[in-house]
Amino acid sequence: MEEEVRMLLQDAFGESSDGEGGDEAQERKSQDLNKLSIFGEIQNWERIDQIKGLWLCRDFLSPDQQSSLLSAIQKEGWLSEFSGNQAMRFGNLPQWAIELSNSIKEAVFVSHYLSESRNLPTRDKGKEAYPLPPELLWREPLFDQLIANTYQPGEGICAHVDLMRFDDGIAILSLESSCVMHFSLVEDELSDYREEKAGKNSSSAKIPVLLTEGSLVLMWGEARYFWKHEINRKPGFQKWMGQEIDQRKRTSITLRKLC
Ligand SMILES: O=C(O)CCC(=O)C(=O)O
Ligand SMILES: [Fe+2]
Repeated sequence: MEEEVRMLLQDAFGESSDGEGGDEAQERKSQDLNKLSIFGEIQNWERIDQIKGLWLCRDFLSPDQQSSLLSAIQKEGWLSEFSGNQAMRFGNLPQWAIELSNSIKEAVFVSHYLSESRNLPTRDKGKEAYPLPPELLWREPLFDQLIANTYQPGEGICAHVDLMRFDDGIAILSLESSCVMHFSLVEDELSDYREEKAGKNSSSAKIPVLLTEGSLVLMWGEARYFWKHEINRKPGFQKWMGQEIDQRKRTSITLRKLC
């Protein structure tokens, strides 16, 4: 099966990409980053059942891949230079982000292929069977905006839906520390929807999702438009299976596409 998937990837994407320019350092950098490619590996995607369009790939990057990605990010100097904790890039993404975006495309492509070849029951055959539906997977570029965030222990992000100027299909990669991200349905005009989907009593329930280091979240459709996401790292909120999570500095990379 792995060989079959490798051939399939080569057909769809060609051999792993070369760096641009002949410069030696650039070439070395690009070789390192090729380690981000999933060639030869099959990743597991997990659908979060309560939230349509929310997918998690826990083993998206290996520890080695996480370290080389972190050093590429650090070389940008964004997060230390101004001692800021957020850096944004539009348009031409740095090489490492292009590689990351390609790896996401490959991993989703493989999952499409596998779900088709596995003859899933009909109820799973719709768009919802996919971490990204085909129309999002094949748009060009898949992503053209990136945010790198660093959070010190205790720091998080308030509940929000990402701005409407971003298209559907958002990816979040977690590095350096695990955290629990909570999802809650947006209020206002969605009360009917909420009653139908979640039941009256559980309407305000938050759904926790554990984002381990190296994991990738994909949100599209309902998960992107109807659910808020937040990370509360205040004491007492970062619990998983009854245990408080050991909090370290956390870095995340969010990839989106402008409308
Ligand atoms: O840091 C994260 O994991 C989430 C970031 C986020 O939700 C955002 O930038 O919109
Ligand atoms: Fe967000």
